Amino acid sequence: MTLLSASQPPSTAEPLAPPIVSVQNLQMVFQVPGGQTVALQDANLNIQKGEFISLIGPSGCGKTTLLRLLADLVQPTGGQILIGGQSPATARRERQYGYVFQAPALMEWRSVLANVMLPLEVMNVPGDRRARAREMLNLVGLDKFERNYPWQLSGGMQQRVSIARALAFDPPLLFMDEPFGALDEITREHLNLELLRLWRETGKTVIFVTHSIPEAVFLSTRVVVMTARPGKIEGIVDVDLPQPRSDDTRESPRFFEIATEIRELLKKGHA
Ligand SMILES: Nc1ncnc2c1ncn2[C@@H]1O[C@H](COP(=O)(O)OP(=O)(O)OP(=O)(O)O)[C@@H](O)[C@H]1O
Repeated sequence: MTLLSASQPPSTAEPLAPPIVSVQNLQMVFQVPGGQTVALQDANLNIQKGEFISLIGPSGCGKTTLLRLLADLVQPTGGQILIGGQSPATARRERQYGYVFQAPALMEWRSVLANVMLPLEVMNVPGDRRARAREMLNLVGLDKFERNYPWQLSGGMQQRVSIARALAFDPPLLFMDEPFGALDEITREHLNLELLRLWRETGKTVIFVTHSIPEAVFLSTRVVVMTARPGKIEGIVDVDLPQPRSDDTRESPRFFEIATEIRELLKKGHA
């Protein structure tokens, strides 16, 4: 018989699976003319599979740097990152993530379908690339536009094409750097709903950079609030709003409470 100590009550909770993203004591110092820029200091973060995480913080606090470190686009000056238990370099080689930039960065001379097929062509992925690209366009609701060219689409539609392109390899992780920042409010709200539908349907883990508190609250399961430079994590806010989210979510009292909590943390980080 096993005796349980009084200080350790038996737990009925399921043990947590290993995180899909683990960031430990991460530090990023850039050498710049005349000195150094500390972009990130002592960042610690574990993300579970299927979460929707937003990173929010003042301009220059290191949000993009954190995403670029996860994506193996820059190398940290300290600390450790594991993606699915592997180094970011291995995760990159194994196409564990798709990356969506603030600007859609589409090839103007290629059709919508050809843009989504491009990464599959570049990596010489075997199989029916056209069918795969069509599947992704269907997922973002643009299957009727596969023959169009980027300049024939609105800004929001172009960003949907870039999301389809990022999903071409069917990666478990999606990194998104302010993808809707340049869009008008109504288009942005519509794309927020579309993104949540896609997230639910695919079970991806999303890490999303934004400057907008309402956008972060609406989309996320947790919001990571960062301080002004040198960027640190000021706090992590659980967003316990029910799923699936809808336009009504934005009107609920709890939505405003969470937004206020994030605003207070941002103010604290600015002080
Ligand atoms: N390659 C680089 N070389 C030198 N400094 C850099 C480099 N990349 C980023 N920085 C600096 O690191 C800091 C963090 O930049 P980063 O782009 O990560 O901030 P951010 O929070 O994403 O900002 P924003 O919200 O304005 O996009 C900034 O001071 C920036 O100038």
